[in-house]
Amino acid sequence: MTAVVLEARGLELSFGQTPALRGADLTVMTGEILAIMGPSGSGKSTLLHCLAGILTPGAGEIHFAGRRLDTMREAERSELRRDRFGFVFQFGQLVPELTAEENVALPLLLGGRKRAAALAEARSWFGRLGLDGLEARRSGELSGGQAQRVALARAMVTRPDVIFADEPTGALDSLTGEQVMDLLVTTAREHGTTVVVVTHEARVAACADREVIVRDGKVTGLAAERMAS
Ligand SMILES: Nc1ncnc2c1ncn2[C@@H]1O[C@H](COP(=O)(O)OP(=O)(O)OP(=O)(O)O)[C@@H](O)[C@H]1O
Repeated sequence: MTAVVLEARGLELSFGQTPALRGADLTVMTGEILAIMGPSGSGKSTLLHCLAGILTPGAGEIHFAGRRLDTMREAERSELRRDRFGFVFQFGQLVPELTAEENVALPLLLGGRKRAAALAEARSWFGRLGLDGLEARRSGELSGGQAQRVALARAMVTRPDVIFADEPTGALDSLTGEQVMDLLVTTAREHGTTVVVVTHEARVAACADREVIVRDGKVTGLAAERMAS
């Protein structure tokens, strides 16, 4: 039987007068690759940030691996984000002053790993992700696709339970985007990592095991969505 890894119930969150989530419910199973789609401004990123413990909802509950995430102390939540979650965003996520391998090693260094061991572990991801030879480059010297693969290596290096990806292919041309998404899916499946990916691209969502739609701050399944239209 597959276990639930993340569960959100009745999430509500407003930015000032703007409601972003209005009673969002979502259950994510361990090892599942879940795509979150929906119109612009519907609340997808806000939902992802709540699930990842970056934003705290105004109402509702979030459970991760049986623990209540939304009421956790910030220090504990940030530890959880560092050790159990990985993140891939659309842009600007690599630290420009660091080399590619230092960027990948960063979560390990922040977790207290010794520099030599962290760098060795970081380097071991380069071959797997088609990045051989790029270890010493800085982000300004990488193509968009290479930078996203480095970001993927950085997200995977701690062997997280869940990877949260927000439009990971949004800044890439379609072929490069497809390659990055393929790598994300293959690597996640190999390691049993759960992936929650926000995307507006049907091609990206097609790589997922399941797709949900966020509309007006609520989550609907694809089947319900089709019946309503
Ligand atoms: N930091 C913020 N401050 C104020 N309003 C915000 C903030 N973040 C999001 N919002 C608002 O909350 C609503 C949901 O935004 P969110 O970014 O979650 O939508 P989205 O579905 O991810 O959109 P997109 O596909 O365009 O990225 C929108 O009305 C947005 O303008």
